[in-house]
Amino acid sequence: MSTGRGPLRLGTRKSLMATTQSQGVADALTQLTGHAVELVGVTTQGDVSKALLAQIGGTGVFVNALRDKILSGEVDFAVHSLKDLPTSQAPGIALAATPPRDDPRDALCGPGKLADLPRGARVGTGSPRRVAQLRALRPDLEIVPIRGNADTRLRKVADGELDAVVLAHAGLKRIGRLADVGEVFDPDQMLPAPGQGSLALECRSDRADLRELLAAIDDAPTRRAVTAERTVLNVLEGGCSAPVGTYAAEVDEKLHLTATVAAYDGSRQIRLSASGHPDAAEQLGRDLAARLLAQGADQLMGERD
Ligand SMILES: NCc1[nH]cc(CCC(=O)O)c1CC(=O)O
Repeated sequence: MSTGRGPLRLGTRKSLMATTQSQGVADALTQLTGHAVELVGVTTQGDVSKALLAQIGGTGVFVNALRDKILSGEVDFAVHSLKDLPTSQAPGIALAATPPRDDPRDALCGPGKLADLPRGARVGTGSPRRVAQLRALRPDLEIVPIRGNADTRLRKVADGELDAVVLAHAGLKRIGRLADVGEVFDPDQMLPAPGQGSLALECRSDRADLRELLAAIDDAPTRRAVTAERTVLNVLEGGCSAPVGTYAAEVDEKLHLTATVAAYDGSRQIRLSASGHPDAAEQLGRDLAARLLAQGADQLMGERD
C-alpha cells in the first residue's frame, strides 16, 4: 500500500506516447489530490520482441503486462489508451477513472487534405475500421497495411514511401506531431474507434481507498460518452466481426451517439444515430447496436479495429 505513505507508483510503458500520457495524469492527480505520483517504467514482451508482438497480437500484450504488475502489487495503477482495452473487464482490475477526453478524431498525416491526394495515392493504415471508411470516401486510393508506432508510420510519409497515413489526433498531440496533420476528419467522414482519445486508469478492484483517490480525475461526461461507444462495440462483438466506428458526446444535456459498421472493401456502410438521457449511456449503446444488427451489421464481414 502506498496511499497515505510514499508516492503512488504509476506503471507505464516507456514509449514517448505512454510516458507523456502517464506524466500528464500523474501531474493532474498530484494537483487535484496533493499525492505524489512516481512513474515506474515497465518493459513488456511486446517492447522486447517485434516478432513476438506480431505473434501474440496487437496491444493486448501491453495491457496485460501492466495489469499483471497491478495485481502483483509492483505498481499501484496504470494509464491506458481506452481504445486499447478489451470491452470485458479483467478479473480483479477496476476501471477507476476516465480523465477528460482529448480530441477523439482521426487525422490524415501528409501534405494536404484527403481530397487533394492524387488518384491512386498510397495511404497507410493497419486499422480495418480506417481502411473501410477510407475506401468508402476514396475508392481509388491504394491502402497500404502498416504497423509500428506513430513515429515509424510518419517516417514512411517523410521518406516518400507513402503519400499519407491515418493516425489518432490524440496520439499525435501527445508525441508533439500535430504539425504533420494535413486534415482532421470530421466524424461525418470517419467515425473514430470506440473510446479513441480517452484514457483509462486501472487499479486493483479491492483497493477502495485508491479507487476513491483516482476518481478525483474522472470526468463524468467522458465516462458516459465512452460507455455508450464501448457498449456498441461490446454488443457487436457477439454478432459481427466487421469494423466498428462510434462517436458519442453530450450536447444540450442529451447524449448523442453515432455508430457505423462498414464492409472492409468500402462497398457498404451502415450508419445510425440515436440520442437519449446521459445517465442511460449503456442502454443507448445497446439499442443502437441492436438496430445495427437488425440492419445487417453481422453480414458485413471483416476484421475489427
Ligand atoms: N492502437 C494504437 C493506439 N492506441 C491509442 C492511440 C492514440 C491515442 C488514442 O486514440 O487515444 C493509438 C495510435 C493511433 O491509433 O493512431
